[in-house]
Amino acid sequence: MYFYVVTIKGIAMIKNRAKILKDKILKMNNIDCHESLWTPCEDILRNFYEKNYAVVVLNCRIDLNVDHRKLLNLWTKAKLRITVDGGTRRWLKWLEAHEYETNNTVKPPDLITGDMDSLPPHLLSFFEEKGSKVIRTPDQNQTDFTKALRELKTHCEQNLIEVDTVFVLADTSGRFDQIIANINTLYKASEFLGDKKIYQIASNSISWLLQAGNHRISIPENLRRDKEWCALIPMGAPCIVTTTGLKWNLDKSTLNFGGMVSTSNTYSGEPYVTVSTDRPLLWSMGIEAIL
Ligand SMILES: Cc1ncc(C[n+]2csc(CCOP(=O)(O)OP(=O)(O)O)c2C)c(N)n1
Ligand SMILES: O=c1ccn([C@@H]2O[C@H](COP(=O)(O)O)[C@@H](O)[C@H]2O)c(=O)[nH]1
Repeated sequence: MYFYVVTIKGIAMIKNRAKILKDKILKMNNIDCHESLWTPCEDILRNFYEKNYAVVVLNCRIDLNVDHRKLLNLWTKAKLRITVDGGTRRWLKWLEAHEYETNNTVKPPDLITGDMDSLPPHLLSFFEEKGSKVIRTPDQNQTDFTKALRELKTHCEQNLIEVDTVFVLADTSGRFDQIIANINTLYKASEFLGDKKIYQIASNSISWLLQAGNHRISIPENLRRDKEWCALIPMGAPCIVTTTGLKWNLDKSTLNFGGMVSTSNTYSGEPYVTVSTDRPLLWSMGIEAIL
């Protein structure tokens, strides 16, 4: 036990030293240390190899416009795989549609969470027999997605799994209440997931929440043209926003519903978009050209 505690302390110290060194190097190169860097398109293009990430499958259409091997790779390389209630059946159907064997070849979900009102019991037993851990989350004051992210945190802590990014398969078609609730989950999750990056991947777009502060979003070359779309959506409250790298930049401008919401924006051709915001702000971008 003593050895275990000392080891954990040692790892924390090394991490802290590495962070101080990284901040020093960034400062020397005139890069803002307090800027969050977002590179999800590179993650997709590099087949998700370089990240400590979890994948979460919600109960919506899995209709990603991507080579099915890439999506399977996202699943296989994850440090943690979670299917949420009816998302379990969606995942199974997707595997069957692409002729993947659930017997030996494809890993089962590590966790199946939810109130289990949309998952037939025989499918739950099917995966339980393959080793999936079932966590029932009956609370009807939070969505199954929010509860799944809480379980993700607990599971990672209990099993010493390092995850800094969460890719969520969350299509933006179908039930409007769920589309909005899923965005609300992004707002809530920062309370308990801290600075883990949570990306919602839909069939042809990717969206995430920019917290108050400064952000740098990497734009791959084949998206840097003005027929691609991106958006800054002040879902929670009005935001005062400054940007660079967009065709329609903002300069301490207020975005709010009933006023200006930056949709159908596009890029100016630079490799990064920078965003400064005083409040959490949803960023969304089309990714069809890189899939
Ligand atoms: C003010 C208020 N409105 C609505 C609800 C109902 N409600 C909110 S989250 C939730 C659970 C939703 O479960 P989930 O599996 O995420 O979605 P489902 O597909 O079952 O609708 C429920 C019932 C509530 N508890 N409080
Ligand atoms: O139309 C939908 C339905 C559901 N979701 C998301 O999936 C989870 C689980 O849903 P269940 O219906 O309980 O299986 C839910 O919390 C939503 O996040 C969705 O996005 N769209």
